[in-house]
Amino acid sequence: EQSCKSFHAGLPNVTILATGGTIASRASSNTQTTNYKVGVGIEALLDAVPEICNISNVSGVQVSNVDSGSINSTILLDLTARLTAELANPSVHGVVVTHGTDTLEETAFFLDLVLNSTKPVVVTGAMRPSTALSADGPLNLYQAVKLAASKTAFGRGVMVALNDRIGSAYTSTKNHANSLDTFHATEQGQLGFFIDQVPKFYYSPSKPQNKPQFDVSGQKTLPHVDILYGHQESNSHLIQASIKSGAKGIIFAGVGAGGWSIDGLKDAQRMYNVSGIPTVFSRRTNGGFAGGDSIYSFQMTSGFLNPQKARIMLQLALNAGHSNDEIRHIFNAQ
Ligand SMILES: NC(=O)C[C@H](N)C(=O)O
Repeated sequence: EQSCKSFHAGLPNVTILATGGTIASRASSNTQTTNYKVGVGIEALLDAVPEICNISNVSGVQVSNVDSGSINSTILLDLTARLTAELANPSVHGVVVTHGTDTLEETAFFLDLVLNSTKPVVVTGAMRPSTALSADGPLNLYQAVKLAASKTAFGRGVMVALNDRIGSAYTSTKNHANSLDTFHATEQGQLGFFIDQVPKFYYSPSKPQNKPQFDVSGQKTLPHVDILYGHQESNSHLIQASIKSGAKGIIFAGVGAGGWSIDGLKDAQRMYNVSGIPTVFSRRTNGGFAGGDSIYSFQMTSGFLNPQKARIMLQLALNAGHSNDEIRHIFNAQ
């Protein structure tokens, strides 16, 4: 654990849980912005932004130090347990999670569905490694702490803060593989913006429609759910392979608004008749709604949830022991 050198009783207490990602990465020169390596610890992250200690009493904890492609359910559940404990501590004002941006939206969405607190939880990261000219990590971290320490941030669900923008974890998606300005929610928009590092919210706190709440306390694993990617001539054997390897549910990143080939759908219906595992159709398209009438009774659709968020939702719904009808109900409301 890492803390500010001195404690100021008048400042809010903020905990930073560090998990890795580009914000915690190092390259061999200051112009290198690809092929860098994760491995910078929480201590160095805080050392890079000593100003954080002027706005809050920070304590930093290293939860993992991996690229976010390697975040798994063990880390997610550990992170949830630590967050739950921090949020239950009356002296903690808010919590920041530092994370790789590649799967940041999955972790943020997961946390939004399982945490039960009005205190601010802010997930942040960076698109440039810590060694880069104009590295974005330090200011993103400063703004995230400022947000977690802010009185105006209560009751807004888990937030995603990068590149001056504040988004909802429920709706934010990484839109660009390289650009600093990558997190947006095309349909639902942003919650706010930082002006001179002060969070300015556009609206009063509100909750996404039909957001379910799940309890994962004491949980050590989550159900295995795969995503199959739609394309012309998609290989329906992959459905079989997925079920064989233990999948308890499948998300289809469908073409258009959740489409699939006619042969693939017939195969999927046959597999469903045997396995009964829920199959949810989302879309490979970057934005939009997957839903509407289907001639196939087994098909569920993800609404506005993209495949990676639909996967998290299905894992949590299965974990809660919901029946397929209940799961359909959850997805129909999204
Ligand atoms: N910008 C990033 O953080 C990307 C990094 N590969 C990750 O851990 O997700």
